[in-house]
Amino acid sequence: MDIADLRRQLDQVDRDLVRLAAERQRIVAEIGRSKRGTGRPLRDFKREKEVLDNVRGHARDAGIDPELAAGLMELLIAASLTRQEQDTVRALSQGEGKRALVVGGNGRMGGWFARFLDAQGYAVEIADPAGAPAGYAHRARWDDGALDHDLIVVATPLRAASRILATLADRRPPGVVFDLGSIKTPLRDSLAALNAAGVRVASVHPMFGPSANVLAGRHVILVDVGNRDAVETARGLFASTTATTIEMDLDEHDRLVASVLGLSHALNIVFVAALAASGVDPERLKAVSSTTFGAQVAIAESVARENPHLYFEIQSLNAHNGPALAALDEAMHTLLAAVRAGDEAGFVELMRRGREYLHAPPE
Ligand SMILES: O=C(O)C(=O)C[C@]1(C(=O)O)C=C[C@@H](O)C=C1
Repeated sequence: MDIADLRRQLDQVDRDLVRLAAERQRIVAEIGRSKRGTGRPLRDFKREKEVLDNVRGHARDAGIDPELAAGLMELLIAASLTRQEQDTVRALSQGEGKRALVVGGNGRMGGWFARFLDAQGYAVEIADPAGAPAGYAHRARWDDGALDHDLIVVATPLRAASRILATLADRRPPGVVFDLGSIKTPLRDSLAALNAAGVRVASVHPMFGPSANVLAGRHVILVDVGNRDAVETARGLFASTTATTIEMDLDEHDRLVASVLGLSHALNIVFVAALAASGVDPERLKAVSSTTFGAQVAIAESVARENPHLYFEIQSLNAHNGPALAALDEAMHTLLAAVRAGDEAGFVELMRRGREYLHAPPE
């Protein structure tokens, strides 16, 4: 058989694989419907493990790498969760008959939230001087018109959010108000003013970017600023998804975010800056990429593509970020000093402390 025949055979196998994936998705959608009917949670970790163990076994029987089969299956399970979650958000129609205003809804995260609310049945209006995607009601100025929506989401950069929340405290809208800020301390006074004015206000931080289409494994932080009803309304928006909501106070939010966002962004920004300073052609580096380098560059690339103004806010407006960056600087100095002095014991100690902190057993 020549290569053209073999490729034809392969094309047929690929068609079959896609047909089977579609068949799997159809069944998964049925399972999602059944879970909605009985109120069972969509995600079932025990079942996922069983599915992965099963296919590893089938792969061994068939003489192929069990991890190839498990990897394929992980992709298919992620697709199942996306399908079931999107169907459930639509089917529950929690926003049916309700109206939402998304201030900054033409931005990336504002746009994500507008689509998310739209999928729940909310009639979404976008307030954004830069316009709005087709299909949404739109106003250029957020305060130009009535503010009688059931929900007002403020999804603008932090300085603007602080001003808007403060002005909303004067306007006293009847609906629930929350921001989506990555840092909360700069919003503290405006949020307190809203609460004092009797507005149902909370603060929300989705710990994912606008490209997220499935919320499995993702976290949403809820901050109570004095109004339980608003916190529960915000939590309810995610009830039909597989996201996990976590509640904390405003200070703990910013303290944790200094590590989760501040430190990890800083490290990646510094990593690519050091690579750029080396002058070595990045394609040349990728050609000899190791496992660690490949994974690190993939993360650094996604950080490098982000909005630098938002990332500056995350670094500069969080009071807890200074100590986090100082600790990074100190760790870098310890490493540099150990390497320069040929101090193997100091270097080993630095790594040992890290391993202990992460509870990671040695290789
Ligand atoms: O078996 C289920 O409960 C499913 O929803 C299907 C499935 C899968 O794709 O295999 C998807 C999500 C669950 O977390 C577990 C398994």
